[in-house]
Amino acid sequence: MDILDKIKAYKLEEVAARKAELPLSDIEARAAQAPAPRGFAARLTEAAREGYGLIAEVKKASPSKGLIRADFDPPALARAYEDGGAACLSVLTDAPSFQGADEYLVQAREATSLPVLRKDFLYDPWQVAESRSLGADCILIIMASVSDAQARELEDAAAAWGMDALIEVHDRAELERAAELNSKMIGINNRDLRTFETSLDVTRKLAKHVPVDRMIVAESGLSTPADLAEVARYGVRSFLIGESLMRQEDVTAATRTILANPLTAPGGA
Ligand SMILES: O=C(O)c1ccccc1NCC(=O)[C@H](O)[C@H](O)COP(=O)(O)O
Repeated sequence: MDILDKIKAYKLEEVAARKAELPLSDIEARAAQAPAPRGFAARLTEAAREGYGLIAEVKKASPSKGLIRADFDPPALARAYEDGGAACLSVLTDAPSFQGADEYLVQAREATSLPVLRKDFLYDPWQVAESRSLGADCILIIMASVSDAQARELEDAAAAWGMDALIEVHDRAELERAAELNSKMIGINNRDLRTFETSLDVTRKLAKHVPVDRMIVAESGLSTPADLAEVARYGVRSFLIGESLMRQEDVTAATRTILANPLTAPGGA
């Protein structure tokens, strides 16, 4: 059993327990009271047109790296990212593998004006309503971990709540499945979530096969302006970065540095 299977197994148990506590109608009532979605895809597209669109991740720990940042203050980190020029935030809410928490998303969003992606492992429309109840503006759908029917159900639920969905792929087969969905944002994860092997070659190989009406987000393993310039050469203008920024003492300065001097490319996003 690899890490993705393990996460899926405990996540399904976690969701079942949460649903028993709070049935769908109750979580939907909470979601209906949440502050309006901030337009995640629109904000990212606009930033990518002007330079690079950065989704900056609030990430304390990970299965591949263990503890990444001991001094972990989600609202302060969110503000630092906003001051540094990030277009959007990603906040890990999974506790067992990432030391995340739902409250971190709420706190990070309240501390900034940025749209927020809930970075978690979603299988059930109940979790989409839960994400909205926390204030999330976007959800993640990992094609390696869901069926086509589940992916469709999750993106439909997100759309019904006025949220966007980032569809994550790691190989050609997943990309072909993602292309059948409606969501406009395709995340190419450079990390193989089953082996942790990470290479920008994944984006190089897949980017050219992404339908032209989709926006590509390169995810994972990006740590220098040169990495962004390399990926920009494959036609990518938007990036999801966690670890390399989380390891910096001055997160605002590091964010500014990585976004400085974007490779100019015709066509924007
Ligand atoms: O980061 C991990 O080790 C990981 C392991 C298993 C499933 C998901 C995992 N990460 C989620 C992500 O996709 C990354 O947090 C995100 O792309 C940022 O990556 P990085 O900049 O390399 O922290």
